[in-house]
Amino acid sequence: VNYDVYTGETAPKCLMKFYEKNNFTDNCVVDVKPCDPNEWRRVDGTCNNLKHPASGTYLAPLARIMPASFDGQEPRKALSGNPLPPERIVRINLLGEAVSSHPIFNHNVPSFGIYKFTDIGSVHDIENMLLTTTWCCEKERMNDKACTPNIVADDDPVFRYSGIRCLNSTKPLTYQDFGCTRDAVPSIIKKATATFDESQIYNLHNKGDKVIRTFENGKLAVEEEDGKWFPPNGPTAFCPNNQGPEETRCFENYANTLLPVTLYVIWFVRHHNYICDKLKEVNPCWDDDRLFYTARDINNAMSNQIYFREWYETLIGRQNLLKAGVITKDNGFRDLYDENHDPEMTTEFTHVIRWFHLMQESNAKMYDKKGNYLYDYPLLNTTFRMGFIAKNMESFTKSTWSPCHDFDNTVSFDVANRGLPGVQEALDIPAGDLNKARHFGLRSYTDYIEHFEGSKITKWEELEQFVTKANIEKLAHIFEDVRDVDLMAGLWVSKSIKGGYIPELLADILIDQWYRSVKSDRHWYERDNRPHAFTKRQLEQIRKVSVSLLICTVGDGVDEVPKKGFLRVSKKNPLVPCSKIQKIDFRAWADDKCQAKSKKRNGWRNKKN
Ligand code: HEM
Repeated sequence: VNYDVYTGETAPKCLMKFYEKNNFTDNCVVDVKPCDPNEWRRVDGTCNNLKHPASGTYLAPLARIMPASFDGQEPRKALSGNPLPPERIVRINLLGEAVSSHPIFNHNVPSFGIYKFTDIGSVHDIENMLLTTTWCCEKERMNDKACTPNIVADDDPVFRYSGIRCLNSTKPLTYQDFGCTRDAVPSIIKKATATFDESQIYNLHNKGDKVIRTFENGKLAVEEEDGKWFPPNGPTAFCPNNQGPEETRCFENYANTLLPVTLYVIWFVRHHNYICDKLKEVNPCWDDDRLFYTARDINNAMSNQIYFREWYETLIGRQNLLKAGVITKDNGFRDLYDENHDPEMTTEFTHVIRWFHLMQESNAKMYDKKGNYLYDYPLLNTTFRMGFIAKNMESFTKSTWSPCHDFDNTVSFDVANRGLPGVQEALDIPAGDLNKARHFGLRSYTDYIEHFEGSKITKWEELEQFVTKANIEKLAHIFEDVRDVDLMAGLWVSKSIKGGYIPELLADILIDQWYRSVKSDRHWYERDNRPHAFTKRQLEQIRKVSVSLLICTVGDGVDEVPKKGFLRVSKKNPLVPCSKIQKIDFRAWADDKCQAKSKKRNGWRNKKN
């Protein structure tokens, strides 16, 4: 049945004719094969909700926590009707540029954050800027309606000595641009499903899982290079920063973008195959399909367990999560599923993940195979350069244990000035974040404070509960009115939540998404009555999982890891041998029928002998 992706409703014949005539079908229509309530999760997200089989599918639109701040194609304006202050000026005034070391967290904190984003979001706007709409800093075309360049002032502290007066940026692509709706409120594109289903491993470009499977023993296709396993190369993969004849690695069906995403993609692909081996050991009679789907389910559950239990807890604090109901002390099944709640991801959640640009340090600390420190490598130079990453897996793996950037009113120099080296001369990533939000129609910081915290703020001094006096002064220096402050600008200068390490409002938005996901995903891994649900014993194994376990299992040259994998190495958090890290006992997946079969087979063999 053909469904309209934008509305989630069946597409009537006249609409199909319109889409076909205008060549909009690929983006605006999904053909849903009949749903079977007992089937495994589908990679394209269809049939998750049985009442609305197309809701939450690949390319289904994002939800909003709060209605958009405008109803036209314009960026948000100040209350006075004036344009808001230029994005780079806001960034420069609020965030200094510095090297800084987080006192507790290591690189895996921002890295795992962006890895999880690639499951539920997409980087089509960056692709658009680099490959299609490439002219936004050309003088004659800056005002083109597809462009929103970030203007650099003549007295810019960094670029004043250069000819750079413009940083590239394109207007976010919308469903209106794709022809899927005529709604007045621009709705931004999302090329992913609306659930945490590990799309970045199993269905990145919505080509289906056939292109990544070997159809043998449940495994994903991999290739060997220098004794290490990687996702396969392919003719359409794009790695413009690979250099020389040696750097050849570039993945056909996976993201070729940032170092942190690449590391986790390689690890989770390898981990899928590791799970297949373990399952095959306990269940020799399982066929390829059974192994594939079970391994995918475990890999996905493991990733969500690390995200919502370990990562959320590291950032937000255990007590806060217990209070919010995200975790419970008993660690058992959770079933908040509501079939009336369609799968949804919010615009706000996908946006505030960008806050972690603040924690992205510009250098990777490189180590030799024995763990001796060698030198600092400019981390952003690895972007779109999978060949170089593949050649240095041991070093980059260990580099994740060094401190990430602190949340301290600064941002690392490269993130602020050369965000995409090799493909853009200059780029201020956090300024770009503000720019995009104004075009997404996200409301102001104070609107979200009122929504989540119940405090109506109309005067600067009323912000003191959330922002220090010194930072309020900085905001008041740039914005006309406290109600004009961008959501992200407010988050940059907010105080941290008591008992945690990120702003309370950021925690609110992360927790809000957790609730929406758990309520709306029929295949949520903690449910005991989803199709192919884990048994109690199996869920107990998933609960043992940690980021350190993942790296021990599939990391290159790793025989010890930080005890807590998101924290920097310290006396309290020493490196420990992998043998000390809790492991999954795959015997929990032993299938009685299979055991009986193999016993029978062995018995038969014994008799014959
Ligand atoms: C290796 C370091 C990184 C680089 C070079 C990088 C670069 C970029 C760039 C250039 C953009 C587009 C900015 C714009 O809209 O103008 C972007 C967007 C984004 N980044 Fe990063 N980033 C990095 C790390 C991270 C981290 C650690 C996170 C989160 C944990 C993150 C989350 C995001 C998100 C959610 C977007 C929005 C994507 C979209 O909707 O188009 N990034 N990043």
